Amino acid sequence: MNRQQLAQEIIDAGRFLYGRGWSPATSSNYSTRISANEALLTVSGKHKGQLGPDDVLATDMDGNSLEPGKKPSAETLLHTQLYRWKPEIGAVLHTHSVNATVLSRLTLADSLVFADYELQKAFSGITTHESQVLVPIFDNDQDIARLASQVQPWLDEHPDCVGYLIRGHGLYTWGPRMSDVLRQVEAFEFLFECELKTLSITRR
Ligand SMILES: CSC[C@@H](O)[C@@H](O)C(=O)COP(=O)(O)O
Ligand SMILES: [Zn+2]
Repeated sequence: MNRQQLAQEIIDAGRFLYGRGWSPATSSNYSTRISANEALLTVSGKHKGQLGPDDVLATDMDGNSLEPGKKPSAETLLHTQLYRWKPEIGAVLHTHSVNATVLSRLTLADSLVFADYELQKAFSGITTHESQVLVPIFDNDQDIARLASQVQPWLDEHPDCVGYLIRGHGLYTWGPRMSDVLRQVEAFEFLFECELKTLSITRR
């Protein structure tokens, strides 16, 4: 895919995710891999439902902007660390839904486990509900390099990880193609809502 097509994937993802209420108020950032050494990311601070072709910029895999004059996403390093981690990752989405925010605040443990949900099969590599999807929750941090340094050991120890939460902040998930990652965001949102509904019933 050329840059224009990759940018269009990001624009379309933003319209969809904003429309579902998962990227409100300029929150979220999205990216696709351009090559082994470059990624295309959303610029910082734009309304994600109204992105245009100029609202993306190329970075190297250390998160350095290759397009002076454009402001890179504040969370660029969280994307590029994923591309460095696994060469098969082709797209990364970060969203800020109400359910991800509330569930990550309610969960005092440092991870969530999804088990026995049929929808777990929406995640890459999972073929049965008889599996466990382990989702770490990292404490939020405005120092993104420091946050990335918390994430990296987890990734190294959990090569099958399909996403993580940042407490009170949002979700990161990734996959080979943008369509895979959009499917995973939807699956996570479904599972977050199921967990919250279950909690609201069982806590009465
Ligand atoms: C609107 S607050 C959200 C931001 O602080 C941040 O978490 C975010 O997701 C978007 O940052 P951005 O720099 O636009 O990529
Ligand atoms: Zn964010």
